[in-house]
Amino acid sequence: MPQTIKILHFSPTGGARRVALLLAKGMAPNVREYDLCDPQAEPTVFHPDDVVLVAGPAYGGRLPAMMTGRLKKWQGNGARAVAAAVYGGRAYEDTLIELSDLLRGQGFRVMAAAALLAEHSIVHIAAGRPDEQDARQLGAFGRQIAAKLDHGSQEEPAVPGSHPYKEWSGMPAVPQVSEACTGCGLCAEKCPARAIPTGQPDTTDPSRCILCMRCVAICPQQARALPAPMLEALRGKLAPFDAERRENELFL
Ligand SMILES: Cc1cc2nc3c(=O)[nH]c(=O)nc-3n(C[C@H](O)[C@H](O)[C@H](O)COP(=O)(O)O)c2cc1C
Repeated sequence: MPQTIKILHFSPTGGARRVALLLAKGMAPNVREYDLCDPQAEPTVFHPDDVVLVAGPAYGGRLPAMMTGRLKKWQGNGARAVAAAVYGGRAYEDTLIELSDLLRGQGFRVMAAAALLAEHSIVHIAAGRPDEQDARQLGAFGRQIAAKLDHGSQEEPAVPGSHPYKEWSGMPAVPQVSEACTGCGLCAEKCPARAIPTGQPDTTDPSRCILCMRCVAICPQQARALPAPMLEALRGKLAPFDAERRENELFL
């Protein structure tokens, strides 16, 4: 194994990044991160000796279209990849197969794949995930992946999912802004979609917003939130998925 795992993530509220770091910890002593949420990130051509962990969230059982679009500018160039789909306790459906297919299309060799849990960034089911139990399990997954790579295996794992992928066209809403907004502009600066105008941070451009929840999560005044009726309806719909603990899965 190399001394460094390269992690390429799209992680608006940090869940996918957290689980990727836990997985990488079992694989190598050092990590180097590349941030697909940053619209300015310079796409890289990886080296055939690189091991790249690519992590992104499930949005409606698919990879976020913004992540797909950005990832298509990066080149695997024969590097070995680990695909990680991170989901909030409902289901990951076609997220992992879509990510694996995409990575192959970009010239990576997908040597391992994982479907991993993180707190749901909208309704907060799977609350507190990844927790200590996840941390131990992800460390063990990382060591299993490293052992496979050390053995020089070229076998690529089969991953769950279907072709054609399920349809998902997003949710028809944007966060609302309350009077608590001080206009500090942090949300505008950090929005991965550039959907919040710098001069008018109390607004959101619905044609750009992907409802990634970053602005809601980072607002120092908690001034941003989804419309209450939508949130209530989603909470009701997703509550049954919180009834039992879902487990992380590794495909080697
Ligand atoms: C727009 C949107 C759609 C989502 N769809 C799903 C889903 O289909 N299944 C699921 O289990 N979690 C879903 N989630 C939860 C995220 O996959 C989960 O919280 C993930 O950890 C978010 O990644 P991040 O914290 O790196 O932003 C969704 C979250 C958002 C914002």
